Amino acid sequence: MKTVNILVEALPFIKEFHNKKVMIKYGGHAMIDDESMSSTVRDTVLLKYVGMEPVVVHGGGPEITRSMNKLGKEPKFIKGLRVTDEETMEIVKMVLVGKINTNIVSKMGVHGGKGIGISGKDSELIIASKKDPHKIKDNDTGEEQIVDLGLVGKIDSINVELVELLTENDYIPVISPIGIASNGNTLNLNADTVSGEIASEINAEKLIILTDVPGLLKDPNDPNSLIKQLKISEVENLIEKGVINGGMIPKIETCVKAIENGVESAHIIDGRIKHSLLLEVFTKKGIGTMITK
Ligand SMILES: Nc1ncnc2c1ncn2[C@@H]1O[C@H](COP(=O)(O)OP(=O)(O)O)[C@@H](O)[C@H]1O
Ligand SMILES: CC(=O)N[C@@H](CCC(=O)OP(=O)(O)O)C(=O)O
Repeated sequence: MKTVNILVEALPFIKEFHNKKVMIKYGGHAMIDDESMSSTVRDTVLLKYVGMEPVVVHGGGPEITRSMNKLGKEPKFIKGLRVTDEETMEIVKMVLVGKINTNIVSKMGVHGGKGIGISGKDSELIIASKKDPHKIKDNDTGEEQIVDLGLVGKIDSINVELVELLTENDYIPVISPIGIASNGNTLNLNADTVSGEIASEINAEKLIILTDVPGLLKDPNDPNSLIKQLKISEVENLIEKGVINGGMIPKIETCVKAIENGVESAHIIDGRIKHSLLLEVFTKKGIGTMITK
């Protein structure tokens, strides 16, 4: 009986999202092991089979950090973005494009989905330019300093046609967050930012960010302090008060921008929970933090 109820509860959502694009950002912190990745990929394939058009942007920050450590390099982040020198860029490419992307695509095949792995460099999917050195304020001392993140890019344009060509032909694009500069160089991009920009350009209905916390927390150290719903007008105050920190900054900024650009809702959910993606899409209650206009 319970199973039947679940199916009945899902029906309105299956109807509502039929033929709609859903952007799934699969964060590195949500990739806890091979089995959980397989489960998330299977759920993504399921979304496709019930009529949605999923597009995946994956991260892999923790795996990049592990590879850097193995090679004796010290990772450094400023406001959630990795300082990237040439050697780090090589590691980023190897881990994201060579390892994580191919792994997700293989699993899609196993579960009957037509996954196709591309990076921002394929057919100029993501044209980017180097982020200029900029001023930041130290939260503790209040002092301003100029930082140069190295080979980190800001997005200039997205080749929407390529993504649409793939989704229209029933492929599930799996996108690595690197960009191509006008001189052909590779730039490191934050995966949250990439997912939001692409979601806006393809007019996605939803942006779902899978990470390793229950959602946006009032107190980052207390998993029970989940903020279930948030309007974009409330975000600035939370950033000023220091509630939103580190890796959560690019996530929230991404959600706000995507909604301002027409994405209906953005969700930050715990990708470590089995089937969190399905719970978000197919249940009334949803899961995690929902951000809307
Ligand atoms: N208010 C907050 N609520 C939840 N998480 C927060 C908050 N502020 C900072 N964080 C941090 O953001 C992290 C998620 O971002 P990140 O590490 O970049 O994950 P991912 O690899 O999934 O992109 C959490 O693990 C948490 O440490
Ligand atoms: C510029 C920048 O910080 N790029 C990220 C790209 C990967 C990423 O964003 O991975 P998650 O989604 O797992 O955090 C990095 O080097 O870690």
